[in-house]
Amino acid sequence: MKLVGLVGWRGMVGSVLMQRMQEEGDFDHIEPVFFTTSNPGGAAPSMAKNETTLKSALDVTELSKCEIIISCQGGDYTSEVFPQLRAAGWNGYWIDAASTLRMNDDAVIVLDPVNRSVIDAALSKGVKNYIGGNCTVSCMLIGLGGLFEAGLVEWMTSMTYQAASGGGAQHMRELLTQFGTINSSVKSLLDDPASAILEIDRTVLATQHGLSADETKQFGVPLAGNLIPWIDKDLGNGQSKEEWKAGAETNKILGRGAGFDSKAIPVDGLCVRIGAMRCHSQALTIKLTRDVPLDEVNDIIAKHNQWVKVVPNTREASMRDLSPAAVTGGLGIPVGRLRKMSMGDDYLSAFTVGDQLLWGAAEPLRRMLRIVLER
Ligand SMILES: NC(=O)C1=CN([C@@H]2O[C@H](COP(=O)(O)OP(=O)(O)OC[C@H]3O[C@@H](n4cnc5c(N)ncnc54)[C@H](OP(=O)(O)O)[C@@H]3O)[C@@H](O)[C@H]2O)C=CC1
Ligand SMILES: N[C@@H](CC(=O)OP(=O)(O)O)C(=O)O
Repeated sequence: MKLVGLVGWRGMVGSVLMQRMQEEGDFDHIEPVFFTTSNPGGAAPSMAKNETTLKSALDVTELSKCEIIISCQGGDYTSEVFPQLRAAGWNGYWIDAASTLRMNDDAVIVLDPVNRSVIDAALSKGVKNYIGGNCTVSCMLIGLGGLFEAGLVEWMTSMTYQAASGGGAQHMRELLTQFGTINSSVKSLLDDPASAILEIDRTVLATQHGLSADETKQFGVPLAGNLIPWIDKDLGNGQSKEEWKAGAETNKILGRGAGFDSKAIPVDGLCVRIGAMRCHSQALTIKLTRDVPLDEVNDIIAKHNQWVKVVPNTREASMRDLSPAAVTGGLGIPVGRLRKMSMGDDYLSAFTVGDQLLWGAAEPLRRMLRIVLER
């Protein structure tokens, strides 16, 4: 059995990955070695087999013994350790959740239900670096892969509603703390059916403005009862890095180069953080390459893979099936609100939701592991 190093297994993405690997029996096919940056020598988790103590994730010699390494440890870790490993001559497979290596020429962004042919071609050429895509991009492509595959997307805008989990576990905790503080500030008013709504509203606003530095440490501003229309770095051209990833990563995943050549499909939009826990949603406007009847569009989307589910464009179905609360914890990617827009019959609207810790982070990694193991 192949020795597989697991780094970052106890973090948020790593924990979801471990859970999925257990559910799918992945540990039956590997000899796992668990690494840590904080607790070398400590006890490995229950999935360990022969190696039951944690190895140092900074120990290049120990890491080099693994034929495959999966890292969910973060971009700083990748930047520090990956070059050392390669410089030491390690030639194993590196599978990573962090964005650091995504756009490198010698790396493939993995999302096999969408780009298995790109992955297979890279494996045949000896490429050894396989990186999970941005969560919003991966969830969107599982949902709309059919339209891209059919060559129906001339361009697309993506307006996102991204959950707190995209920032990490501390961000999720902070969101709930903020909700709690706000609720406490109006509890007595809420308990009194005769209280004035405008007083409640004023108190909520004052509480949001008065949140302590501790309560806004992660987001910098209130997120509870609010939104933040900027995610990731400022690229200095009016675009956030998260928005740039939509075009760059979508095209790279589809094997259309880095997203800037003549084959690239323009994908752009605005990325917004909202107070959801772990599902990213997005409203899409798709300029079709030709006018395709809506029932055909529905069919093309639905048949692309086993996880996408077309939600009928009705009020009831949209409210029931097309929300973070409906989708969290599952691999299903619903796509709904499908209709031709008033701009013309070749303009399609869509809304999709995905668990950003599953298809957005952990799932493509464990599937890539299985692809490597099956070779
Ligand atoms: N958050 C997201 O939505 C997504 C994240 N990613 C990428 O995945 C990487 C990891 O993200 P994420 O999982 O959110 O990071 P976390 O902060 O949850 O975990 C990263 C590491 O922090 C250490 N750690 C310190 N304290 C704790 C604690 N109390 N509980 C658990 N771990 C702790 C662990 O390392 P150790 O065991 O060595 O101490 C852990 O592996 C990042 O590169 C990110 O870019 C990718 C897609 C989505
Ligand atoms: N940036 C995403 C989460 C993430 O980790 O993205 P990436 O893997 O592209 O760095 C968000 O905040 O919702």
